[in-house]
Amino acid sequence: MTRTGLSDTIAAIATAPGSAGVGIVRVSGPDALSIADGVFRGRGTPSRTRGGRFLSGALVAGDGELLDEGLCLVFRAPRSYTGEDVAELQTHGSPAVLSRVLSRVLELGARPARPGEFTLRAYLAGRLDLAQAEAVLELVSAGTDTARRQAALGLSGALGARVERVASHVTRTLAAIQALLDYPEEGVPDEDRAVPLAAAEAELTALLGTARAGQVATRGARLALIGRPNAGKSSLLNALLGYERSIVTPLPGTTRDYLEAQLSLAGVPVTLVDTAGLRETADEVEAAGVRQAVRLAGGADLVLALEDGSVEREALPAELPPQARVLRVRTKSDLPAAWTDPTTLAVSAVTGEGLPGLREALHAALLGDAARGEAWLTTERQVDAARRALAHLQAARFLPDDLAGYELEEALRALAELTGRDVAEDVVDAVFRNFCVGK
Ligand SMILES: Nc1nc2c(c(=O)[nH]1)N(C=O)[C@@H](CNc1ccc(C(=O)N[C@@H](CCC(=O)O)C(=O)O)cc1)CN2
Ligand SMILES: Nc1nc2c(ncn2[C@@H]2O[C@H](COP(=O)(O)OP(=O)(O)OP(=O)(O)O)[C@@H](O)[C@H]2O)c(=O)[nH]1
Ligand SMILES: [Mg+2]
Repeated sequence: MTRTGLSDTIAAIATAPGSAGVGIVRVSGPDALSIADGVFRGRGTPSRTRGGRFLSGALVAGDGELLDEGLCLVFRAPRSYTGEDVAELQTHGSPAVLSRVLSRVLELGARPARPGEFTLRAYLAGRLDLAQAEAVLELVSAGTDTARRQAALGLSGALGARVERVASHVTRTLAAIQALLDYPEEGVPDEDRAVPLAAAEAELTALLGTARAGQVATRGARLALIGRPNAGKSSLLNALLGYERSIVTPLPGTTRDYLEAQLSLAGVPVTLVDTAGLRETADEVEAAGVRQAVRLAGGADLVLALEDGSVEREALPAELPPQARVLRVRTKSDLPAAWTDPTTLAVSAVTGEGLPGLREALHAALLGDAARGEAWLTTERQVDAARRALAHLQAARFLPDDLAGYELEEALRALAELTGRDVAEDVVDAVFRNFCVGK
């Protein structure tokens, strides 16, 4: 997206395609209200109406043909979503009406808005920071209540405020260092340097801890069921789903190819992956399934490692990838226990015993203890900026004052990028490219 033409007047259908109760054509820019004059006929005239008012009347084509009855909402700069003059033409939610109204608006001199351009203008007008703009995008596409809650928090500016708290500690340290730089033999006292720096590091580390949870909440998680043949993987998958998705037999080696199924865990979208039981085998097909299982475990956000509680315990094979996070489960708890272990969760796919506890443990393992009511990092871009800021803070810790000052300035720059106060144009453009037209 180029930055040319940001001062012209843009228009788009702001509502979803298809029939609906109401539809909106949004027009923003210096000519928005005079363009509205040309398509809207009512008792008042949009360009002579105060901001914050609406008019009711008719939407008409260039030759005077009646297109629909509707409303015109008038916003005047800077009191609008974009910070510019805005006219909203609200019609009945008919794609045929909306496309004719939009054509007329374009005929009158507006140009079609690019994806995210209304929100880009709000950002450039300083009405939203970049993290808030990203939250708008997440809110529009939120598929779960957890994702919606985090997006709404981000939109409220809560993330920007958390980042500002970190930045203020760093700024304070930097000021103390700069004040003393002319007297290097003195050195900056700990309460002015080490203490605020530790506070900034702790805050930033906590914020980074929310990143995984944020991504899981918005994009969902992959959860692989792993274990020896007959451990009860397919049975547990079926029990969690509530229907028979995977074949279960008393024969070890039943599941060979992996299979996936979708599940919602308290609002978190989860892909469950059933895999072949891990064992040494001469069967080529089964061996391929075992290799696949190991690979799937490595790619999962969380591994459920199942062990049959009704037979003598056999250590899980060592090939479980170390990077995968593991939750241990003892299966078949309805049968007499051959062993117990307080670090495993006991469940029965047959009676359902232990399943509520397992669901809770999964939810906790996926979302971690990211505090409720606190803003999370939700995009890769935010995580990257926060990581770089933390690396600079950590580098500063053991450096002499003058060199530490440089690292702190870099940390501040990374934090400013996070909220979008100091960020390259191409990064901003990449954020808005993901928006839909009309947002
Ligand atoms: N019809 C409609 N609904 C919508 C939007 C919209 O643009 N149009 N929004 C957007 O997509 C969201 C709301 N966002 C908005 C945020 C600020 C302003 C605004 O004009 N604020 C002025 C105060 C106006 C007044 O109270 O007089 C301001 O802050 O100065 C408008 C919409 C959700 N619902
Ligand atoms: N009593 C009892 N039997 C179970 C339970 N879960 C599984 N089984 C039995 O254990 C056997 C193996 O179950 P599966 O779910 O096929 O085990 P799996 O881990 O998928 O096995 P493979 O696909 O061969 O690796 C079947 O006979 C199941 O009925 C349970 O909770 N209680
Ligand atoms: Mg199976």
